[in-house]
Amino acid sequence: MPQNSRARLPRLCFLSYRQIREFAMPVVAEYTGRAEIEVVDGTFGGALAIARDRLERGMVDAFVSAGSNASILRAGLEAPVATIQLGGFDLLQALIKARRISSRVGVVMYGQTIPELDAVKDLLNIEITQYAYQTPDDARQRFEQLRRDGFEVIVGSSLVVELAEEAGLHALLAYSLDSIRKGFEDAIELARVARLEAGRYEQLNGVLHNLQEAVLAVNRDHRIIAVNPAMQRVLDKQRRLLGQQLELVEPELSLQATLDGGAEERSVVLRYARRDWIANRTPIREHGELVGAALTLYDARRIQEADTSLRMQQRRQQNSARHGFASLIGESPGFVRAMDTARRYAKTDLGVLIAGESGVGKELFAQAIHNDSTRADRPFVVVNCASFPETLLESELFGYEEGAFTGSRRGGKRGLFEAAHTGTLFLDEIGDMPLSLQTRLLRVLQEREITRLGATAPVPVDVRVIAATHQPLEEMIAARRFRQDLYYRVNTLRLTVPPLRERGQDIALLAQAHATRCLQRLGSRLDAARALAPLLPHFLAGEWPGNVRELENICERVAVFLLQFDRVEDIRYDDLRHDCPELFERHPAGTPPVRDHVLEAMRLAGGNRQRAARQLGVSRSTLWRWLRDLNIAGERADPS
Ligand SMILES: Nc1ncnc2c1ncn2[C@@H]1O[C@H](COP(=O)(O)OP(=O)(O)OP(=O)(O)O)[C@@H](O)[C@H]1O
Repeated sequence: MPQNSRARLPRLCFLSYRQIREFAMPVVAEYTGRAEIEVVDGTFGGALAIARDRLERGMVDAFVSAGSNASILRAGLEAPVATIQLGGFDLLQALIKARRISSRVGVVMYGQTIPELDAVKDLLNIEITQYAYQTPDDARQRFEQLRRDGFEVIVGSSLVVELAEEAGLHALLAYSLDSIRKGFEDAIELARVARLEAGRYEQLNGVLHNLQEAVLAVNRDHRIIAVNPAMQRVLDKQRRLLGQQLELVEPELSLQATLDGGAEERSVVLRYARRDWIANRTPIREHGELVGAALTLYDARRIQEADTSLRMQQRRQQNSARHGFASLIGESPGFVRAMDTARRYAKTDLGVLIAGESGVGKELFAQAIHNDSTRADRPFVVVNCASFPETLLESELFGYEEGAFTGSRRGGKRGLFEAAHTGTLFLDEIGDMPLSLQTRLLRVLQEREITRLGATAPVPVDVRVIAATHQPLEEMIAARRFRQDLYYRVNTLRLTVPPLRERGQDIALLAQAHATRCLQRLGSRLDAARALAPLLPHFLAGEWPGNVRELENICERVAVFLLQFDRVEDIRYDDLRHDCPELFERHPAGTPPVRDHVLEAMRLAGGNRQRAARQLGVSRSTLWRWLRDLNIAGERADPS
């Protein structure tokens, strides 16, 4: 709609015979302030052609016309037409005038005869003969008949008046200026409503026009009543589609079933024009009655792309690998070897099994491999198999359909395998996976598709699995606690990250790097390397059962201790024995600390396992295992 259309006057086209036009000119003059009025003479077919021309050129909002012209315009145009109606008084006035000329009056009107004239006849004491006509020929014949019968005065529509005048008879137009006024009032109102509708239609059309989805709609007769540019491109048809029968244009896209059954079909996969589409077929109802149907086609590739970017967006939020090889600190020969191996593995797309004690950096290696692989900008999803009870782990990994079990979420839930689609799934502590789930996992790895709990159809997934274990899987196989076939699957490439106690030179590096980071974060200006130097022998003497995580934990406590000193020279190292006794008395590698130690940590952390694990310098899963082994955890394993 043009911008100033609201302010613009309604545009009317007054289409009439010359006689009525001449008669109506005073009214036209009255209305020029309220409407732009084009006055055109035209009759029957000619009038229709003129009207169509005006409409096509967008020059008119509503037409005003009388008698036969009005009927023809109404039948032939999809535009508002106001009819100048013949009022009862109009005809009476004309008859009174006619009586002054002759007592025999002929009346010829378009449409139907007027029965009430019989009563008027007696009242006015005149002879009235009336005819109705449908076509100009008809009118002419009726008029000739009256002339032959000796009528000298004729009352009627403008066509009849014209004929009478040509024949030299008296003629009176059966309309009054008031009925003309009424016609113009109606036309202005019709134009206003038409403008409102046109505005709404244009808005809707604008939306349809800009939709990426291809949309078309048909009416009950299968004729296309709306088609957007996207659909026009899909159909690849140059010709005009509006008004065509969909069945003939494109039988493959038929909406027959929707129009017959009135049922809606959503997300149907359709192969058309050598492409896959997701189609929706929807019935269109007006006041509950089926009046047509709509077809929407979404390009399946676009949906896949959107799905990927959605997954990537989610990945950015929660499933991301922050670290690359550059974040890995270590120069000891065993560590450098592991780095080189991992770098080579990153160049492949094969499964990797990372072995190593808790806290050695297995997850960090997995992130680095992912970030150095072709899947780098895809999701990296972590699942710790030791942190979930069996049933929960199953639904976490594979997801579930709505209603799969009591308490399942509405709409179901996507599993971590699906979340990791096109990326990497890091299965930490795979040795803790229950046997039944190992079987399911093996099937997924072999078939590369998952079936959500409660679902029937599998969904293909493209996931690289990197697994990690601190347990000797070979021994577990012998004890029948780990499936041998799954072991071969996940152990395609193997990486062993050595424990910290075997990486003497890395201990100092890591301690310094981490203490520096902590001090900076805490706002201290102390030189971390100098401040830490006197402590290094203690660091190096440690067994580090919790490996790098434990070392990080102790560094944090040391940093908090150092915070009170502004200068290295002022540091009272002896006081640290109180704040950080672990640095001075170490427990043997791999064995859990005594039960009381764990209980105390849990108590101090207010039962929060994450905090307690941090306090103890072990991972959450290690703490979980300790709690289980020391029979502290009770029955329920809480993943929080
Ligand atoms: N070489 C390293 N350089 C820097 N930081 C490291 C290194 N190795 C481990 N870390 C840090 O140590 C902590 C533990 O690492 P990570 O979680 O990767 O160990 P993990 O072997 O996966 O442990 P778990 O088996 O208990 O899950 C993390 O904060 C990690 O950033």
